[in-house]
Amino acid sequence: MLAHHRGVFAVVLVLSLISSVLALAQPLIVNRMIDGVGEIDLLGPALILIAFLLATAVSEGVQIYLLSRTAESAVRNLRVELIARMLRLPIRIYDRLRTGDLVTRLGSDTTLVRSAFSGGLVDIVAGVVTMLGALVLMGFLDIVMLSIVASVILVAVTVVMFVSQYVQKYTNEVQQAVGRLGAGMDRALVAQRTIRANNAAGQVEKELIDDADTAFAKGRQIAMIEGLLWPVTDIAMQASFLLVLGIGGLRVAAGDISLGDLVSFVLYMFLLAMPLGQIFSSITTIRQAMGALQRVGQVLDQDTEDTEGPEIPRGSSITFDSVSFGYDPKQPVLRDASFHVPAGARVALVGPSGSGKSTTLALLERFFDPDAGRILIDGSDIRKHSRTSVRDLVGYVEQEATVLAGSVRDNLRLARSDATDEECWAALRQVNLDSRLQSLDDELGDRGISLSGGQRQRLALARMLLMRAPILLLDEPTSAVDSHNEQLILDAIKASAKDRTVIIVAHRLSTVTDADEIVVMRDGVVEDRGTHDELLRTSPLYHDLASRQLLA
Ligand SMILES: Nc1ncnc2c1ncn2[C@@H]1O[C@H](COP(=O)(O)OP(=O)(O)OP(=O)(O)O)[C@@H](O)[C@H]1O
Repeated sequence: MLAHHRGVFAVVLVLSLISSVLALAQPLIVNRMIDGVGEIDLLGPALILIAFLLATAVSEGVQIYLLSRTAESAVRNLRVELIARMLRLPIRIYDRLRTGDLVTRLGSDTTLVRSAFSGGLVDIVAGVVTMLGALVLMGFLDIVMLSIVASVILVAVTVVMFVSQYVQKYTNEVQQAVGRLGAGMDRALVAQRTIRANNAAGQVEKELIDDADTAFAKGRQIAMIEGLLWPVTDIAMQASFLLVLGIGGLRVAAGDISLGDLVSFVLYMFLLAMPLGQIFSSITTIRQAMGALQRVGQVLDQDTEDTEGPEIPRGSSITFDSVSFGYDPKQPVLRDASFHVPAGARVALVGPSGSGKSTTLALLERFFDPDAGRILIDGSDIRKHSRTSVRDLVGYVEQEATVLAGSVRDNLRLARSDATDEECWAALRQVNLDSRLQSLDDELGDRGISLSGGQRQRLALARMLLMRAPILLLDEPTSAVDSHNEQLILDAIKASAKDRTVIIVAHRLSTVTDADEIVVMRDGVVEDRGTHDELLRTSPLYHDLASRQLLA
């Protein structure tokens, strides 16, 4: 995480050596001044002392700036890595992970990591050389007093390290609860209308408050540990000073050491105590950061979706060759499915709900790969080619037409970032949405909330038309539109399908009676294939579906 900043660390190390030497020299100058009162001219040493004092302060300021800046940039890089990772996980993982929790890891967890830098690590790095130097010089001045100080500090450090490991554990638990809270709130905000309509705000609120309370309970335990650590470090510091002053006073009286030595020793203790006190008080922040870092690490450890592989040759005929697939391999959703769609054909997938139609489209997008069998585009196995290149060939409108917050233009340009305004308007015209919109800058609000369901569907279609992909996959593209717009959309699809291969999933059979071929699915199996008229004669399932819709 910090490996890229070796240059800065080298500069800081040099500065910290300089400031440490200057700081450590100060007690020696004081020592010389005290023991030399009446014997030497004090002005020279006093001026040197002031110069050293100023130089130390400036050098420390520069170190803190450099280290804090490095910390900020390290945390930024951590966030950049998280963003890249979160946007490229295999689709399967998004089905399992909760989005709100991911957002918490990016926001709240990385902020905790950042606070560890500003609240401790910087001072520790800057102070460590001074601490070591102070210890060595204290040893030279009086080994007996150093042993006493070192013993007290050792006991305090042991206690602090032992207790603080719980801070890390509890912080991880707090952040897990905060993650659950984020995920729950995210889910609740998306479903506000459903929650209101069911008068379920109280019930959802209770679940969210439970998570807030879990975070509170663990946070209270962290507060107790912080409360416990404070007296431990305080007593250790006070006791060291009192012991040094008491025993040091006796040793001065006995003539074992000079008064100057005792004053220097006490000054070195200050140099030791400042960074040490900082470490003690920031140890909880650092442990908290380590707890949060574990959660960030869990995301960074995930493998991203593999986008490597040779480009698939451009083509548009599609073959499903004995494809079997299950989201859970023990429960197959597609079983030995085979069908062929010639280039330029318009084929419909029909069948009862849950029969695997949307899954068939998802496999063509390589959101998932088959457990057995092959999917071929113009004879090339899509699994052997990069996902990016396969997706370039395929335009896809999902069942839940997705509209992102932002302008109409932003939404359309997801398909092709270089699409001109004229091209955007042409696509909107094709789906009869041009009269509804004033400008491509119209803002659509979160999840396209300012559009009706049918308008969202038409916008998603316009986006797909812009893409110029040779294969179009449409998952119930007219499920949310009125019959007037349904006809317009079907015409638009037909017009754009002239030189493209189209697979269209449809519940309303009237929209696909003129398809080149209709594939009838049941329980993941391709049960029948043929034109509308053929199937009415040969397929009992299709006949049944059609007669329910008054088509037979
Ligand atoms: N992401 C997923 N994770 C686990 N199971 C899934 C997932 N998506 C779909 N399924 C299951 O796979 C089966 C087939 O679903 P699919 O969405 O392909 O059916 P469908 O024919 O498109 O249904 P519908 O007509 O209702 O849209 C269903 O039993 C469904 O519960």
